[in-house]
Amino acid sequence: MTICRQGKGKRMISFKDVSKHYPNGTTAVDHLSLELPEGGITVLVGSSGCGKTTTLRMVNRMVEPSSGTVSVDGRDVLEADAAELRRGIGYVIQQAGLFPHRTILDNIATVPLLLGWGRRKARARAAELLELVGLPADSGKRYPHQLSGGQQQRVGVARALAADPPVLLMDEPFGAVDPVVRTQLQNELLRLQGELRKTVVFVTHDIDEAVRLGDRIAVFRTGGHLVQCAPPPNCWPPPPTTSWRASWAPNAD
Ligand SMILES: Nc1ncnc2c1ncn2[C@@H]1O[C@H](COP(=O)(O)OP(=O)(O)OP(=O)(O)O)[C@@H](O)[C@H]1O
Repeated sequence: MTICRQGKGKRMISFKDVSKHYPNGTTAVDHLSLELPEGGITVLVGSSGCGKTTTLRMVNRMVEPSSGTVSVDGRDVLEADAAELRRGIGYVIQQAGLFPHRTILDNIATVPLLLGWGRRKARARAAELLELVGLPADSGKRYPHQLSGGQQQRVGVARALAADPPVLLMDEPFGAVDPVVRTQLQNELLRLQGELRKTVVFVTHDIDEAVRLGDRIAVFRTGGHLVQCAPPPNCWPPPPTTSWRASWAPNAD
């Protein structure tokens, strides 16, 4: 079992000997112990089906562990009220997952409205977020289909940040856009993170994206095994022979 403790800060998210077995017999995550400090970007990387999404979703209890303990800010997620837990956790997915019949401003305001902020305050916050993620103010009146894929992803990030959650979960958020837009979105995320210092867990298949964004990189392999968790190498892009790049390779299983 690989145990990972990185960084000196407070442990915002902790996995203690966590396994997830699905009813069909699949072991998606196997005895995972991983501690993620506050205010950093941890990237979960690995080939398809190695348990990254399952790991991510155990943080906000969209998936419950079969054994072991997942804690956020020192509290076992299974003991928390699920709705309350999720209020403190932003969630961004591939293709943004925006509500098609709501304007961009209303999409971003979703969580503040659920929290009972009132329409005026929620919309003011949404307008602020629109600017923060680099979208023009007039895009707030449009509908998702009237924006490009990259713009929709920015809206997805803005929506996840709207209630100022300390934790942000990002599941392949830039996987569906072209490489140029992807680079722009990565830059935006790094800029935002410089300002906001959220605790970010970011899932990707793309090792170069992991190196670019991660303060630490957790490499998984099939069967939900954590192979390694470490800061990225100083050089970027890394030479193809670096050990963790080799351990990510699908044929390393
Ligand atoms: N609800 C489910 N029921 C049964 N098996 C599941 C379920 N969800 C995921 N799995 C299986 O668990 C394993 C891990 O899946 P998971 O989605 O966590 O992997 P992943 O690394 O995020 O994959 P990808 O990169 O392709 O999204 C896979 O074998 C998958 O088929």
